[in-house]
Amino acid sequence: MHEYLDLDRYPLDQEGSAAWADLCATATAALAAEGMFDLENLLLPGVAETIAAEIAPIARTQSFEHRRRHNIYFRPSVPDLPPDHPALREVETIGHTVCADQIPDSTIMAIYRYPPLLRFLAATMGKPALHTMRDPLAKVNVMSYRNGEALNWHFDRSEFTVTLLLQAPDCGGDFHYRSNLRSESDPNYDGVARLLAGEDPEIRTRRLAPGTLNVFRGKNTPHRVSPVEGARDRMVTVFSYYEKPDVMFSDEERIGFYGRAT
Ligand SMILES: O=C(O)CCC(=O)C(=O)O
Ligand SMILES: [Fe+2]
Repeated sequence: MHEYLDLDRYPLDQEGSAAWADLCATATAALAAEGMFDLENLLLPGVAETIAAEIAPIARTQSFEHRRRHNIYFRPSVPDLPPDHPALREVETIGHTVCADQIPDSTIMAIYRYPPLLRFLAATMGKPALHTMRDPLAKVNVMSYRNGEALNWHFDRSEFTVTLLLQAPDCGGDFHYRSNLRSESDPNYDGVARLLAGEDPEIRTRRLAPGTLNVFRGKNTPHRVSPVEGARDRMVTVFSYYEKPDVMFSDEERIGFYGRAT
């Protein structure tokens, strides 16, 4: 992995060393304080560009165009809410997905499986271990957002999302999030409605550099990627890890996300 990852700056392969423990402690502290951490420029110079160039032809010609209207909860209804409640306002998401089975021998798949990365991520999340998925489509997705496309407001269904940005667009495609909007005990539907109406002044923006790994705790922190503007697509890899080994999606889930079961 030395040819792809900056293991001098991020000694993922030195588990047990003081440098590894420091890195882990810094990440854990950022997760607790901010709900996220970055490994900025984890990819060595030029590697994000090489991986993006490897995947771009597949993204251009064989990706699944995922276009859908959804609410922030990704659920058809919420038991506490009448269907016309403004917290259920629908938004539109459009993106293009390349699945793991379309890039089986790629560099990005090798990074996804790199055992020291899994052990490091598990440690930062306070979990005994993390496992790659068995699902041949879902384990790694490379999402491209073209001019005008966006990932709209949502709460994640998983506790953490792990992304690796491959290519930033010329304009737009920013990561917006709103901390402390809801908690396990307070769904704050009125606050959600204000956010969706564009009336929340506490939305924050992150602009990541390509080659940066980001771990985000998005279950209670609504977030979106704003519409991309210009000819350069935003390309981001989403790595799916689970505490249990061999997790698979159902056929229905695969059809819903990717338009195909196999
Ligand atoms: O594209 C990103 O930066 C965020 C991805 C995300 O929010 C998700 O996959 O749930
Ligand atoms: Fe998300």
